[in-house]
Amino acid sequence: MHTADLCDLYGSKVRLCKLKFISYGKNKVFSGPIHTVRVYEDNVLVKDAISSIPTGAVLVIDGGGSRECALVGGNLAALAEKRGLSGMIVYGCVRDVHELQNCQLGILALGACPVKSRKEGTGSRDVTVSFGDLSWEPGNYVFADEDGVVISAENLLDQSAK
Ligand SMILES: O=C([O-])CC(=O)C(=O)O
Repeated sequence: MHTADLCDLYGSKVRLCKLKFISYGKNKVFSGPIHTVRVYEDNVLVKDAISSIPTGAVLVIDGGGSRECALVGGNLAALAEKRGLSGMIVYGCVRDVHELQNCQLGILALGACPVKSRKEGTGSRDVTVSFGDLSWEPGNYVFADEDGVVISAENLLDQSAK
């Protein structure tokens, strides 16, 4: 089911992310339960989360919108693919774009930056984060495709299958 259909069918149950992302991963259509990290120009917790959240999940990374460095590159994207994550949404930047485009998951980010991030381990995990005029709560569901990104408290794809 496409995000447009979810918006038509579920109206106010669906909330729209008002930020425009660029798609870097191979999968343009992805969805799953939200897990979060909040970091600033430091990606240690991003790697921790990619290493431990469940298969099928979407990692939502609030990087404060920084364009000064990349929070995800080819190594972390390959790890996320290997672990079977559905996708990653980065409110910040990625790098190694030529590698990301071969990774079989969704990767959305504000842009790309060749500079690596710090390795200090600052930030928080599994907290509600805010960007794109939305609160991204762990356990809510996100649905992304070429039309945009929407979230819902429920897994609307399960419901539509009933
Ligand atoms: O390690 C980093 O900072 C991110 C990166 O370049 C990668 O995932 O390959």
